[in-house]
Amino acid sequence: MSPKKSFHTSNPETDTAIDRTIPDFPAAQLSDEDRYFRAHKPPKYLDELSAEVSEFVEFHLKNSKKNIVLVTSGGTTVPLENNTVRFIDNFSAGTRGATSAEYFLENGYAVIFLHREFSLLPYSRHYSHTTNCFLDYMTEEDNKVQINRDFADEMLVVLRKYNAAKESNSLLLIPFTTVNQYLYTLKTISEILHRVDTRALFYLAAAVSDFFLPQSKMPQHKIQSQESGGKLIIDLEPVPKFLSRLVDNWAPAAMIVSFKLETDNTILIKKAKNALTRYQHQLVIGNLLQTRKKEVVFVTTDEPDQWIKLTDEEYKNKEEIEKIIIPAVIERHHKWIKQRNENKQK
Ligand SMILES: CC(C)(COP(=O)(O)O)[C@@H](O)C(=O)NCCC(=O)N[C@@H](CSSC[C@H](N)C(=O)O)C(=O)O
Repeated sequence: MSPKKSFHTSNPETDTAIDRTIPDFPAAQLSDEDRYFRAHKPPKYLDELSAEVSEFVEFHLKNSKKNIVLVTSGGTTVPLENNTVRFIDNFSAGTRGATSAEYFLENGYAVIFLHREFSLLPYSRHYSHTTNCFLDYMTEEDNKVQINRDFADEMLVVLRKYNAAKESNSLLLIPFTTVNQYLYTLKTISEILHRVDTRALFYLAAAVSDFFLPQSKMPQHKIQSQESGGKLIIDLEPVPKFLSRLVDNWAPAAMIVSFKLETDNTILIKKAKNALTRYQHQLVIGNLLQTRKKEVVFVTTDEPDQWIKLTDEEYKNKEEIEKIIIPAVIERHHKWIKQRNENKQK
């Protein structure tokens, strides 16, 4: 497991003071993404993070030869003040990402887990934020703390999987909080994963902001309600669509899977197909907020839409749909690797 981080992402970087010398829209006709990165500073910890990811990738390139998957998980925030008191959040508990990471590990992948700081993590998710208070997992016997026997067997299974991931150095935890941190980190990790060529897989389950408040419009201090006559009118810009850069430039050899989240089932498939057409990546997994734990749909350009559903019985027995999703994604990744290697030999 990753060594203790010397940085946190949830504390606002107040010294990224607004750099008003950078014009809102520089003269050169840059792409939206280039313009974004020119107008927004990288997180201060990016070099340290880059070194950690490089070391992890080099380790697996030289030793395990494992395929490497970047799993993104949790929601990004959009701060409304530089000294952040208020922010807009995107819904995601992190269950999809954390659970998927476990099944990737069990299927022999090395996992870079890019997650919203303090959201659910692989393995510990079984015992954090749950309905049981953490202390319910313990009892006192002969003046000593013991594991509550009601949970011991299940906990042993999880602990063994956790230790296997740690001992094989197969899980790297990388946090984010804001959409700016996420975008810079995604770009950095993608460029490092270039080294793994087709054996890199991107599984983008994070709920990424679609709108943000540019640095050039961000107040330095907490917005004062009385100054605006009690109203708060926010003028947000669209977050540049990074998926296309990921596909075309950052990691062109990797297989890329994105998730499409909707709440209206009449538009889900259409929106998933639009994303595929727009970004030209390999798979969109569509899911509805209301039924995301019970069913998803695989949307590709070359096969009919494929629904994956838990039966009512499986759902009632708390079966995890990721147990079916991940092997199906891995099967497609293996095909992707095979096809690309055959193309290289032509
Ligand atoms: C977030 C959930 C629903 C999981 O929930 P938890 O288990 O509670 O964590 C996940 O399955 C999902 O749909 N994730 C993707 C959600 C999302 O925001 N997808 C974006 C596309 S990926 S964000 C990419 C960016 N906007 C761009 O277009 O470049 C969308 O639907 O539009």
